Amino acid sequence: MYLTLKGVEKSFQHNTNDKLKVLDDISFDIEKGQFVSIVGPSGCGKSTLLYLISGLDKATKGKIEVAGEPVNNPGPDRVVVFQEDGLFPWATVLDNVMYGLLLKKTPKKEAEQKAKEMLKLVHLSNYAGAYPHQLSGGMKHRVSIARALVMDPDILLMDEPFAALDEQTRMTLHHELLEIWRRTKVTVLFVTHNIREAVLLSQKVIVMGTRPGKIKTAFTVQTTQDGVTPDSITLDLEQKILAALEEEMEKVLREELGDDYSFKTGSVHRDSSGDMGSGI
Ligand SMILES: Nc1ncnc2c1ncn2[C@@H]1O[C@H](COP(=O)(O)OP(=O)(O)OP(=O)(O)O)[C@@H](O)[C@H]1O
Repeated sequence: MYLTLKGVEKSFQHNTNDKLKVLDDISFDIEKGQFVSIVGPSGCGKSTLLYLISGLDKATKGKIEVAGEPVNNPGPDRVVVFQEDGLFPWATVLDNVMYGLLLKKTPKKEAEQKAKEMLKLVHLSNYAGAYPHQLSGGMKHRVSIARALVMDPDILLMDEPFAALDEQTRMTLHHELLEIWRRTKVTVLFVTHNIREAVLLSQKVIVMGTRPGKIKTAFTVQTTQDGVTPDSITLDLEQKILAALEEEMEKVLREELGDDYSFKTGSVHRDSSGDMGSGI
């Protein structure tokens, strides 16, 4: 196994005496080159989990290992792509993509060449000299994906990267991300609220339960030999994931709405894009 989590727990100190346990006993394995999505109710600790794997924060208990080595710090082998594109508005697309390489003291010529290759991969070669404000939302996200990939990471950690985009742009980026994943063989851990997105992109979908976040269940996405998932399998899996999440969403609603709670089991619906639970 490539990425391994064993009994990971995370608590945050809220007040002097108050501790908030956000993640509890999280254990899973991901194979090298796998594309795995994580879905779960709002606040169950999905982003926190990505932070721990990236090394930007430390687990309170448990172990995180990449290729048998414990994760203690951030490293260029694990790069995070956030929902906000996070580009520097004052720098061109090319300079944005080169930035991490220059920080790593890569010679400028080499950094420029690598950045240009990445821009080609995300079909933005013609925009190398443009500034972020001259790009559409989808283009900015492609730049941020290029900026992550140029570091040649082994693991790409994506935290709801397409949540703020319109449906059409999101679909285009799904297609591009899958193409990039197939070409680069990078291991992807993808957090989303969108069940359909999770099923369409991933080989495995991990469902988390509400706070403190635990692994509730996991589903393998079956594909045919040519890598396509038939619609019948997709729909069936979406229903199963939704059913697994219903109970968790009910808990969140009960907690947050208190007396106003009027949830009826089975009444949770996805919107037309398969998005569910993001408002909770
Ligand atoms: N640095 C921090 N200090 C204190 N509490 C934190 C910190 N980071 C996260 N939390 C708390 O941990 C819980 C989980 O947050 P997290 O962002 O990981 O959830 P999430 O599942 O990604 O949520 P969403 O789906 O809404 O993005 C929240 O209650 C949040 O307030």
